[in-house]
Amino acid sequence: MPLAKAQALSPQETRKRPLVVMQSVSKVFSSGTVALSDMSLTVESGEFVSLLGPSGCGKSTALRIIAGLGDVTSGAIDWPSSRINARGLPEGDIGFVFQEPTLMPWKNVFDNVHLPLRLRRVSKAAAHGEIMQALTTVGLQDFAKAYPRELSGGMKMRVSIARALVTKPKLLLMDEPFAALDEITRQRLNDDVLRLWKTTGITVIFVTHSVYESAYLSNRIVVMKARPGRVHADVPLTTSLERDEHYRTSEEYRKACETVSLSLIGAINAAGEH
Ligand SMILES: Nc1ncnc2c1ncn2[C@@H]1O[C@H](COP(=O)(O)OP(=O)(O)OP(=O)(O)O)[C@@H](O)[C@H]1O
Repeated sequence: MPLAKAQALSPQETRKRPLVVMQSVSKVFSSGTVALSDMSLTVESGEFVSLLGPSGCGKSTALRIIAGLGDVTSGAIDWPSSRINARGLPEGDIGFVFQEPTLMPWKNVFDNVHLPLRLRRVSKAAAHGEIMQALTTVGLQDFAKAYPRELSGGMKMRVSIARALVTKPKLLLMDEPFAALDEITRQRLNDDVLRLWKTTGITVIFVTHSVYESAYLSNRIVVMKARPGRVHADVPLTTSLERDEHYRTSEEYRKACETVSLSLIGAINAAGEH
């Protein structure tokens, strides 16, 4: 399958360039809830970063702010290596996958994936190649004409991922995308996302509650603590092993899970401390 130009660099080639920088970001909602306090985070091109933390620690808020779906109360988001559009966002550079697939039930798979391009006034005919490429990436090239009601939960989530990829973003933001799926489907989709990351060089920021999922997927885990939300620990996870079913049962993975688990316990115990 030919790779899109924006996605053609390998993770090694694209690493070590800051893609997005959160500078001392705080977010206070109108209710008075301090969702984030002084959160700083630099994500480099080609990284797979998980945001892990207890419920309410501000993971989704951080992700939405990076996506431009919410503003900051103080601090800033910088995109050092991207051209910025009038909305302060990198031009065409962000794909977002929500916890729910959020597909339009009255549209088939092809039309659902077309949506982001339709919003940019690209016709179906002109978008055909990109749409089929995105569907091929998630293994759904034979389901273009199917309707959401005909798909399993895992397939619907794949459509949602294809829709996020169709604009060929450099950055993929995923907000607990597999939390509602059964364990086997979740593991398969974890492997799909890893393959996508390895073959395209895309940068991924992945929100999860799961120690096991974050330790399997990420090359770096940012553990957050709550009340107010901020970074508790930044845990690099390097391994020479291929992340596959053998890795899941390896001593190295067990140790990674232990390290991350201990950090998460530390974050939970430290909630409320400044
Ligand atoms: N739109 C909103 N208005 C007011 N408060 C909000 C809003 N969105 C989130 N919050 C609050 O901000 C805090 C952080 O919420 P957020 O959803 O970012 O946390 P989270 O770590 O993603 O939680 P979870 O893991 O449960 O999804 C919580 O206290 C939440 O109640």
